[in-house]
Amino acid sequence: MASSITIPRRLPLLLVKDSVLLPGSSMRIPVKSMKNMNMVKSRLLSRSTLSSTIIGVVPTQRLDEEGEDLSALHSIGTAAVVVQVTGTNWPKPAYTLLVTGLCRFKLQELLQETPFPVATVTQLDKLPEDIGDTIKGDNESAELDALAENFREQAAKLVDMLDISIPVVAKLKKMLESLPSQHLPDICAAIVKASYSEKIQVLDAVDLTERFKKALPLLMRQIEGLRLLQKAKKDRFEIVTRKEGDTRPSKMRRTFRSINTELDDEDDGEGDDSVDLEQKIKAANMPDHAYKAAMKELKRLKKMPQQMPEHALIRNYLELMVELPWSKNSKDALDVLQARKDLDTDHYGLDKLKKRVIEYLAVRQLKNSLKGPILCFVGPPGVGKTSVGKSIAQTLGREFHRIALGGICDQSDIRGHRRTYIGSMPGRIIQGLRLVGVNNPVFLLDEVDKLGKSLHGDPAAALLEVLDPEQNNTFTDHYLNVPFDLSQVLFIATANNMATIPPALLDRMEIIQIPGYTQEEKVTIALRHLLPKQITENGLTQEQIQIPEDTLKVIVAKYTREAGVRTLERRIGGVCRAVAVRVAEHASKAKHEKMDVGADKKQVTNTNLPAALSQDVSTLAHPPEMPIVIDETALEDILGPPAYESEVSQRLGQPGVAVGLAWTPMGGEIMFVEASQMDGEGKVTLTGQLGDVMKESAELAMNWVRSHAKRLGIEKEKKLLEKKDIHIHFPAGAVGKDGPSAGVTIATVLVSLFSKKCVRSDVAMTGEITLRGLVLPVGGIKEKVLAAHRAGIRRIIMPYRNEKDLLEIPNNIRQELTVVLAHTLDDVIQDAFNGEFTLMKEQPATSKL
Ligand SMILES: Nc1ncnc2c1ncn2[C@@H]1O[C@H](COP(=O)(O)OP(=O)(O)OP(=O)(O)O)[C@@H](O)[C@H]1O
Repeated sequence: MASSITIPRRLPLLLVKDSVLLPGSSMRIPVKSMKNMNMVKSRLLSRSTLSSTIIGVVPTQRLDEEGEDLSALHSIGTAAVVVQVTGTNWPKPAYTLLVTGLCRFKLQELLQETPFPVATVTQLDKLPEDIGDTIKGDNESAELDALAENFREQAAKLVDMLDISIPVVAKLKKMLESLPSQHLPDICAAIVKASYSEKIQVLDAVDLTERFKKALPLLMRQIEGLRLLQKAKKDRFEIVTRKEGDTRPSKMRRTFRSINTELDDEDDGEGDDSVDLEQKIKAANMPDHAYKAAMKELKRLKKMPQQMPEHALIRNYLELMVELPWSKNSKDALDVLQARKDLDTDHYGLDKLKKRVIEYLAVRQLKNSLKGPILCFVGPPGVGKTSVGKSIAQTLGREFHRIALGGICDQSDIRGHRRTYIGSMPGRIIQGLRLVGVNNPVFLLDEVDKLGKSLHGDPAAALLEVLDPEQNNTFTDHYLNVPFDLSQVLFIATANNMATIPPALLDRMEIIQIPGYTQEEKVTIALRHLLPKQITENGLTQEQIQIPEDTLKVIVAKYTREAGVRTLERRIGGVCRAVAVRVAEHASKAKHEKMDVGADKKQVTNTNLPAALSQDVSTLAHPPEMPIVIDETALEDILGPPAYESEVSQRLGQPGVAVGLAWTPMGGEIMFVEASQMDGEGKVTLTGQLGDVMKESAELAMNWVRSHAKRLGIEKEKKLLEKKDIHIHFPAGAVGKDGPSAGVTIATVLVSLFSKKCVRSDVAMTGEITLRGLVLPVGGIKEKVLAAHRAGIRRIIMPYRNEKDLLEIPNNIRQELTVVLAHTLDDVIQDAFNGEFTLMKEQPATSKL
């Protein structure tokens, strides 16, 4: 059959299971299988040309999830135009296509099967636009004429039996009147109730006479069925009407729906889906309030046509409801003894933290509940806060889920969006619960100190309810809109800086500080945990690489300067990777040599090996049993020259420089404070991004030095002070600094500058000062002392009232340090300059720890 308008020769195929699209009719097809999904994504969503919307809809009786099985494809399909694609991308892509059949085609050859099938096809009948000039030709036969006439009469009869007040019926009536006869059988077969095989027969009937013959009985059967049903309904309807008064239109509408669901093609497939959902809701074991809410939504879903955007929203909502672990939990394996063992095996050191965690778990074990304060681990990066959280989950036998809060500045991230918003989703807590699938996981709220705030509300406020054990059993996510009990969830929070945790949140948590590791602790952690982990991660074995403790010490001292162990782990990883290259190279070399044996007796040379590990080359050439040992030279070859050398004594060898100790969220740090003077008008310039408090400390120090110039023996300089500009600089100029604890250091630097005396080369200091020269206590002593020790400083001047903080410092470090406890600036100056200022009144209290 030739036609002037044709469909493309090659069509992408959409496979539909157990239903048949007939030309001229429309149908909604949910896209479920992988191949159909691929077709939608690459043909329909990414292109917008008209031809890309023409697809081949082919019935099949077998369609698995992947849509892999193409053997059951029917040989005749329907070319169709995709009128609409509806759907959502969240939580997983789900689309529904509204397609309208154009004409039949015969499958000729499958050109490709993946990612979606494409076939060459032969068009079997004409497109609707082409019908006008062929209608006469088709009606030539008298038999066909009579058949068509009869069919049209019957179709009109069917429509007359339906309630014309229903828009779809009115539309159908109009359509039947104007429809060319050729299309009647297809359209009528599409709207009447018929089985898959009956519809397939109509599809297969390429000859028009044959098609009328196949479709007519279906039409007659529908009319007869409808007549009987209407009679039965009418009887009942009369009784009901007598009882309730006239409710005819709505009753009729429902009658019509129940009789001929096929007329309303929105219901296609929907019925099954909602039954499925209903079963899932019943099986989800929800509490009453949630069950009621879910059933209410399901009812709305059933009444709603699929093309409404709200349909997808309600579906997603219900899918979330059924997937939430309302009453599913994992069995707790709370055993304090075992927990202690597990924590010790996973992490070295961290005694204070482990002790508190064990106490916490012990109370939970005795009380058999997890209500209690939320633990919050505060410490610099890389000290194991997150990984301790994971260990706790493991030892409890619970699921672990990490919620990164860094940068969140919208409260809907925690509590979800109301469902009225387009693209609304539940908050991270509910999403996390859906993911873990149990209602008693361990949730690690990472970086609570980095929560932001914006116009969209304060996420910290939303977290308050989550973290309050008294309230969180009725936590209501805006999206979910029914309370969910979070009381079984074990929340652990982590933060780098306590100062930026919102106060209300801080109040609900118990803070456990992790100050950072000493050099020795780092070496042990490296030996026991990081090295074995990196060896395995890089595909090596203990027989192939050996990093002795001395080398680890060098890595710790010269290649890292951090409170945690993350950089240390990276450095060890770097060494392991370099060795992995050697081992892999050797393996392939050995393979090639084996192949070349006899052919070319080349000597194994090391010319193509980098200088790195060159002394190991002999070992590498024959390394089967010999591990590659990394010593300091090999280390330098791999990691390059040391990143940190002790520069303290070098930089302190001139007047106007002193070492201060600072606390940062990354741990303690040493800070070289420098001052210089030049001709001017007595102006003081401060650089290095200082905060207001620090600027005030500098002013205080300056004034103290001025007022004590005589006692310090720098009164000659006093005059100079008025004619000189002073510049004080704090290095790491790009990093903002604030706080009062640099007071003593600034005063010392100024005294050194004016007296032209050098500060002792082995001392670092911290302490706030008052105008009268008293030294006040400061925070972060442990971190500061550890940082000074890391930098090789063995003498520390600190406020007298901070003496108690020294108890937190590990014994071995205390023994290596001399700590000078200062009451006043006099004490500081006395010690910093090794007693060179004789006018001091009191002697400082010095303790050798
Ligand atoms: N005491 C320890 N014993 C063994 N391994 C440790 C120890 N401390 C840290 N680690 C290891 O260091 C790495 C970094 O730790 P983790 O990610 O838990 O740091 P964090 O404190 O959470 O850092 P951040 O604040 O940046 O999130 C992990 O591989 C962890 O196993």
